[in-house]
Amino acid sequence: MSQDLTIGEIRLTPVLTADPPLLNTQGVHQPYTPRLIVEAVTAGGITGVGETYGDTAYLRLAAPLAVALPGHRVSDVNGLHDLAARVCGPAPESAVSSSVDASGLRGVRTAEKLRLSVVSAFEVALLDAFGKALGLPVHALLGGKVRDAVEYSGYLFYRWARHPDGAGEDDGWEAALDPAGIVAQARRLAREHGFRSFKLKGGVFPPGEETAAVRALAEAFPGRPLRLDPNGAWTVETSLRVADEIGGLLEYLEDPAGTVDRMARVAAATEVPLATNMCVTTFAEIPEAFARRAVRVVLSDHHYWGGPRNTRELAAICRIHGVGLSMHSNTHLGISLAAMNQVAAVVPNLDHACDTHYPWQTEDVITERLAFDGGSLTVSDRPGLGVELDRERLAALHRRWLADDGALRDRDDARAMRRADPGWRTQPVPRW
Ligand SMILES: O=C([O-])C(=O)C[C@H](O)[C@@H](O)C(=O)[O-]
Ligand SMILES: [Mg+2]
Repeated sequence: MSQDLTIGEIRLTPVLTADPPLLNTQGVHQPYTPRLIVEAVTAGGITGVGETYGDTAYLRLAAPLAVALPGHRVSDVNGLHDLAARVCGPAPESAVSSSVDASGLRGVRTAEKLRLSVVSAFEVALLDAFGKALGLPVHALLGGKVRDAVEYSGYLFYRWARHPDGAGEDDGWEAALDPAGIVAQARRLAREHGFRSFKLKGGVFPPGEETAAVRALAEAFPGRPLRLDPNGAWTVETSLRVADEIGGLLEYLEDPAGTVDRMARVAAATEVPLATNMCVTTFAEIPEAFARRAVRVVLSDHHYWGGPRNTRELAAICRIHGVGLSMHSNTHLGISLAAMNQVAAVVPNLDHACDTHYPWQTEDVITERLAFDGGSLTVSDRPGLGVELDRERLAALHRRWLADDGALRDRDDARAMRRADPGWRTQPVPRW
C-alpha cells in the first residue's frame, strides 16, 4: 500500500440510528437519532473514519469542508482546523443560541462550537488514517497511552419500554420510572457490562423522586460512586436542598443549575462537588467559571471541544486550575466511543469514570461491537482507532436517513415527547 498521505476524497454519510425512549428534562429521545460518519480516503488507499452529530446544521458545515480538504495531508491536523475556520461558513442563525441547547442538553450552541463539533469528526478520521498508514494507534499520535483501559460509568435513564405507537426498535429493556425500576436497570447494566459506578439522568421527575432513586441505588450498591444530572433543571435553592439531602452519597452533582452564575452560588454554599457539561463547554467559558469556582469537575467531550487534541488542552487547563476531569457522552456509535477511548487513554488527569450511552445503542456501523469488561474498555493498540467500518450496516442506516421525510433528521426531544403528550412544551429552566 502506498504511503501517499494526501487526502483524495472525503465521504460524508448521514445515518439514522435506533435510540430507545430515554427521558430527560426536555422530553424523550426520538426512535432514531442522526449521526454523521466521515471517511477520509488517502491517495494511497487508506480510509480513516470519524463520527459526530448528524443534525442538519452539522451537515451544512461539514459539506464545504469535505469539498475543500482533498489535497491536504492526513498528518496536517493544524491545517484542518485553519481550513475549517475559513471554509465552513457561518452556522445557520436558527442553529446558534447562547442559551442551553434544548434538544442536546449540552450547553450553548455558538457558531464556533458547532464548527468544532464537525471538525472533531474530521480530525478523528485524519488521525485514524494517519495511524493506519504508520501502523500506530491514535493514542501514539497523541503522545502515547498512560493507561491500558478506560473506566466508564453505567448511565441510568428513566425510560419507557417502547416509543409511543410502538415506533422504532424494541431493545428488550423494561420501563424504569421509579426507584425500583432504576435499581433494576443498574443491576442489569452492571451484570452485562460490569459498571462499578452509576450516573442517573435526572430532571425528569420532581427532585424528591430522583433523590429517592439515588438513595435506593446507594442501598443496592453500597460505597459505589453515584452521580445525579438534572441538566440544569433546578433552582439554586432546590440544588442546595438536594445537595444537603443526598450529597454524602454522591461522587458529584452534575449541572444541578443551568448557568455559571447559578452553579457558582450553589458551589459557594455546599461541599458537594459540582460537575458540568453545560455551563463550561467552550474555552471562552472557562475563565469566569473557574474564577468563580462554579465547578470542581468538567466533563470534556471530544466532539464539541473540537477533537482529541483540544480535549488534551482542556485537560491541561483543568490540571493547572485544580479542576477535575470526566467525560460526557451523547448517543454515539462505536467510532465515537473508540475515539473517546483513545483520547481518554492519553489524558493523565482523567479523575472519574467516563459517561457512555453505548449500552443503549443496539445498532452500529463497525464490524465488531466494542465490549466493556468490568466496566472498562481496553485501549486498542491496533493501527488507527482499531475499528473497521461495516459498509452494509452503514448503507442500511443511511437508507433509513434517506427515507426519512425530515422529521427525525434533527434531534428534538420535546417534539418526540409530544407524540405521547400533545400538550408538552419545551420546559423552562429551572423547572423545579
Ligand atoms: O450528561 C449529559 O448532560 C448528557 O448526557 C446529555 C444528553 O443529551 C442526555 O441528557 C440524553 O441523552 O438525554
Ligand atoms: Mg450532563
